[in-house]
Amino acid sequence: MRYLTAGESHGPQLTTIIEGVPAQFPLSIEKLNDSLRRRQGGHGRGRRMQIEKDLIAITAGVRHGKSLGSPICLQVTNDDWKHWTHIMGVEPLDEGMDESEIKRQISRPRPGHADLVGGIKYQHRDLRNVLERSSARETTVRVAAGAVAKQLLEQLGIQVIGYVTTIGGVHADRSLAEKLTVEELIERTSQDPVYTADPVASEQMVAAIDAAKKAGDTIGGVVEVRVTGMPEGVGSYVHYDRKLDARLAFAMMSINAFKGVELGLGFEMANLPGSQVHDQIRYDEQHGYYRETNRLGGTEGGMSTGMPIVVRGVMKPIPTLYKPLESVDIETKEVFKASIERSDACAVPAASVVAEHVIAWEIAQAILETFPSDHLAQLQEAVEKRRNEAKEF
Ligand SMILES: Cc1cc2nc3c(=O)[nH]c(=O)nc-3n(C[C@H](O)[C@H](O)[C@H](O)COP(=O)(O)O)c2cc1C
Ligand SMILES: C=C(O[C@@H]1CC(C(=O)O)=C[C@@H](OP(=O)(O)O)[C@H]1O)C(=O)O
Repeated sequence: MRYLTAGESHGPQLTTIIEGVPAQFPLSIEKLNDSLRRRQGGHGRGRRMQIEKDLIAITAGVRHGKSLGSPICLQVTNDDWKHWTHIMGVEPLDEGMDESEIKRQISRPRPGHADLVGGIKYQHRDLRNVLERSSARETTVRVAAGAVAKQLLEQLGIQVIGYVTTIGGVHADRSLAEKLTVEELIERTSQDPVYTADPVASEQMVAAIDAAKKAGDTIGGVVEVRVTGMPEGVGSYVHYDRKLDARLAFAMMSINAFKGVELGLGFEMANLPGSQVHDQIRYDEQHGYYRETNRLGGTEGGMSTGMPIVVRGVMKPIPTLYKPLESVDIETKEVFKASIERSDACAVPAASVVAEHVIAWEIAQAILETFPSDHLAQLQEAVEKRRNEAKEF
């Protein structure tokens, strides 16, 4: 299974084409739209999210609510597009329109965004040509593709949920999330303004976002994704590019503004002896093999152990600041202090939804590489067979 995305932040639409989805699997458009709605939310988002009402149009690959096995095309319209047709260069200027204003090029790169290096690399002197595509607006259709993967995983008894554990130095009590089932976690985090499972920390996070916004600044944080119901042996130790943990790290790091990834105890492992890191192996007839603890976060040797996969990613503070940072105008080479019109003060909650979906995608892709999957029943049977084989091993 693979996918491509296309689309600019203020272009007419965003598109993804997904190839390799098994046939005969029911796809709910309501669930796809629910994922998009969650990505738009969370305390700290800017004005753009009030303009957009992200909704999916399925334009290929599905008939009577079921996948055909052919490529699936998903599209999301940018509602803001209608205000940008002149700036994006698709409509001639109206009579009396000020050309210099409409064609104004962006020559002032923002520190921490793709503007300057993207301009140098592709020889764009109008940095809008860079920022239109480097914008995290693109994560809309990455979430759409991941939402297809999530529905496929659901059919195999696998659930994926993402939530926030840290914002701006405020840490949620992670043991609260650990105590909950996936259903409870979904329920709890979906009612929380910053998508945590800890109401006390949540209040402090909201205050931290408001304080940063007031100061013209931005803050980052950490998101956690948990995958339950994994069959054993997804991914492989035999070749570097088939290692599941490596692929999860790649997926997490590919999200805009993500700068670090860890599984299980993660970086904390550096401070602990092996006896407090490795998970002891147990067996009983009902469960088969299991680990007493889950400090490694669900993989050994690049393969799923059957324990929940727990992966975290850190998001840096958003680079566009109301409080100006210094940069250099590429036309005049003069130092300027950047000021902006609109931006998110904190998008960590939204990013937890993106993380959930890119991880779901990666898990689904590795599963389809492991088991025969022309159609859903064949895949379900193969996954069940692996679960039984693992128990009887
Ligand atoms: C959900 C989400 C929303 C974001 N919103 C903004 C934003 O409003 N303004 C901004 O400058 N960056 C925003 N970013 C971050 C930039 O897209 C990102 O920093 C940029 O693409 C440069 O990539 P890098 O930070 O990975 O180097 C957002 C990221 C995510 C995941
Ligand atoms: C549009 C989204 O996020 C955008 C991500 C983003 C960036 O630079 O990454 C910058 C802002 O875009 P603009 O200033 O063009 O409105 C955010 O609103 C979205 O998440 O759907």
